[in-house]
Amino acid sequence: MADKIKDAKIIFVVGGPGSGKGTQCEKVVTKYGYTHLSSGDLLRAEVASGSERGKQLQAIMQKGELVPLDTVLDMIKDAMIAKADVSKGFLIDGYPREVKQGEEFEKKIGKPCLLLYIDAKAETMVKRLMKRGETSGRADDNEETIKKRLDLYYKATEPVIAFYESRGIVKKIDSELPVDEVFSQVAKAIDAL
Ligand SMILES: Nc1ccn([C@@H]2O[C@H](COP(=O)(O)OP(=O)(O)OP(=O)(O)O)[C@@H](O)[C@H]2O)c(=O)n1
Ligand SMILES: Nc1nc2c(ncn2[C@@H]2O[C@H](COP(=O)(O)OP(=O)(O)O)[C@@H](O)[C@H]2O)c(=O)[nH]1
Ligand SMILES: [Mg+2]
Repeated sequence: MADKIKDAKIIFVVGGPGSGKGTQCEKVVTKYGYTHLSSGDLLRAEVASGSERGKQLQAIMQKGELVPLDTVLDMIKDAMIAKADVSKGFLIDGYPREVKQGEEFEKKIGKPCLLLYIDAKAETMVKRLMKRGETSGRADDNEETIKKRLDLYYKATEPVIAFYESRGIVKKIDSELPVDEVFSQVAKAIDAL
């Protein structure tokens, strides 16, 4: 099953909540025609469906915790298979959240050729999320949950970056700059593939 996707490029997009992952991914879609899969969006779609599983997910996300690894991985895999015939590359946004997630992804799907590390200061991320919270309607864009998401990011997700650094595929992107300047760094990394 996974061999259908084996020729497409896989890019992990990792960064803290509100760092600008989604914003940059949209721009990559426009310029390069890659398929954007946000693990958070996939989970929110399941919540919106009102299914029993969605209800369980909602409770976890509201607390800013991680949903079980297999749940997210299965969703990503299904979405990748659905696009396999038409996609030349995949942006996996917001995944892996912890080293174990990365290892399982590689076992079940394939290896990433690049990890875009979208880096912004904690203070910047909080500011952006509070602003986004005014209009996003996201249950987790509130002060209390933002704090938990940040803590978990530093504890569980930052080690992911070190893990892939040892493989030499990490490109650190300074996301404190205006969106277009952030994107020129992203484009340079993709052009170099
Ligand atoms: N691989 C993932 C991705 C998401 N989540 C859950 O979904 C929530 C929202 O994920 P996401 O949209 O990726 O959130 P952030 O990166 O925190 O924020 P953003 O959308 O701003 O990227 C997370 O807090 C977490 O509860 C998860 O458990 N595992
Ligand atoms: N100033 C500035 N704001 C940004 C930038 N990237 C994203 N934002 C804003 O920050 C918020 C979070 O961005 P989003 O792409 O949803 O981040 P994600 O949580 O990493 O997916 C949004 O409201 C964006 O408009 C950037 O490079 N510069
Ligand atoms: Mg996002």
